Amino acid sequence: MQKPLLKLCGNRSYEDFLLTSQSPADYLGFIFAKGKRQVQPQEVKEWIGRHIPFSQKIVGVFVNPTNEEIAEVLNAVPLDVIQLHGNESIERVEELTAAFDSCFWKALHHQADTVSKMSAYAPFVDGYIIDTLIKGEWGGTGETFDWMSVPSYKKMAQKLNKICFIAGGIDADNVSNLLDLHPAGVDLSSGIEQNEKKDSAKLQLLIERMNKHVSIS
Ligand SMILES: O=C(O)c1ccccc1NCC(=O)[C@H](O)[C@H](O)COP(=O)(O)O
Repeated sequence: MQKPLLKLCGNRSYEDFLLTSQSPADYLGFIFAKGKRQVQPQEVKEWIGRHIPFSQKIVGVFVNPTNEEIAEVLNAVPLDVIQLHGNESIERVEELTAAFDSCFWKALHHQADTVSKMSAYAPFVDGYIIDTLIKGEWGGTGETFDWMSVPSYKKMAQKLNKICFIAGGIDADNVSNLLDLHPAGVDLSSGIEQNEKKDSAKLQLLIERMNKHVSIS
């Protein structure tokens, strides 16, 4: 089985970054939107500049950002990917992609029309994060959605030739069930946290279970 890409999101301290950057993750996410995991551009700049070698790509997560907000982060942090996790319209995403020469991912919350939204945003984005829809929240909820829909997300992403991550409530206990559906990418935050910090034991167990699943399937 092809190994899924792994994104570890919501790093909110140097200790979080140290832990996740020494893991086999492919992407590390930082939340620049308001909320309990929000980080400041200057602190992320300082953490990633501390000469600890790391191989992951850096993802900046935004919710309905202004151009100025993105520019401020890009001035400090060399983002590889800009993740739009709000309800940015197609027109707004088009504007942002014209303004910034960057890779863009659109987060879409799982609901009846999500597959058709993937198609509608396709001309402007490089990939998708499919996350759980929870009223009053944008992401990082620790809640799963009905994974029966994962194959249809995967199929549409393949048709569009885009990367597609599944997010929402993934942890070491349920990751094998998700991997049975062969997602191209897995994105998680709460599932490797304890007391609002990334947790080494939870992360290690997640990696072990992911590796075991890939080697036996
Ligand atoms: O994590 C947050 O606090 C957050 C806040 C606002 C917008 C997006 C946010 N997270 C985005 C992510 O990519 C998370 O990894 C994804 O939502 C999954 O989170 P979780 O259910 O905690 O694993």
